[in-house]
Amino acid sequence: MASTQKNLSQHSEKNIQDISGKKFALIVSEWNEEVTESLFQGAMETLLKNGAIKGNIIRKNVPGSFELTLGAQWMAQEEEIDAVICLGCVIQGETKHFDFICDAVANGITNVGIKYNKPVIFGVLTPDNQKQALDRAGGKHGNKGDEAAITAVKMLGF
Ligand SMILES: Nc1c(NC[C@H](O)[C@H](O)[C@H](O)CO)[nH]c(=O)[nH]c1=O
Ligand SMILES: CC(=O)[C@@H](O)COP(=O)(O)O
Repeated sequence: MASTQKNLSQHSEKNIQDISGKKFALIVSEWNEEVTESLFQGAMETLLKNGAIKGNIIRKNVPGSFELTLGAQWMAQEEEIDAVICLGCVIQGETKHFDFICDAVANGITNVGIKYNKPVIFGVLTPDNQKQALDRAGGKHGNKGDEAAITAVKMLGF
């Protein structure tokens, strides 16, 4: 197993600052909606638990994870947005399509963060199957939406 760590549920409280004035954009892929809605709920709960104001959290949907990059860019370019959290789930199929999407969205999201010099968080599951996805969207391995949200909070405390 590449890593025994499966989630950030035991994350340290370091770099957690007052985020009541911070504005977040949550970009949510509609593919595998059962999974991405759980990721969204996890991210929202974690942001609110750490002091974010509900009115400062904007949600935008995109058709699939491949579109997360452009959705992230459209929000990151807005000066008022302090951090962008991208949530998606790409499940391996029979072909290499999975690889192309995963590579594109990982690289794309990275580049948006660098271009606009603000946290743009990769909250995209890339499982082999639905079970692995559900295990990481509120199941036995935690919720990657939680992790993506706490990552954004910690980066704002950099
Ligand atoms: N198979 C999955 C997709 N496929 C759709 C792509 O993300 C994209 O919308 C399409 O190629 C058009 O550009 N998307 C996911 O998020 N998850 C999948 O499992
Ligand atoms: C990751 C995907 O786009 C997936 O739905 C494609 O499945 P397949 O590789 O079997 O066409």
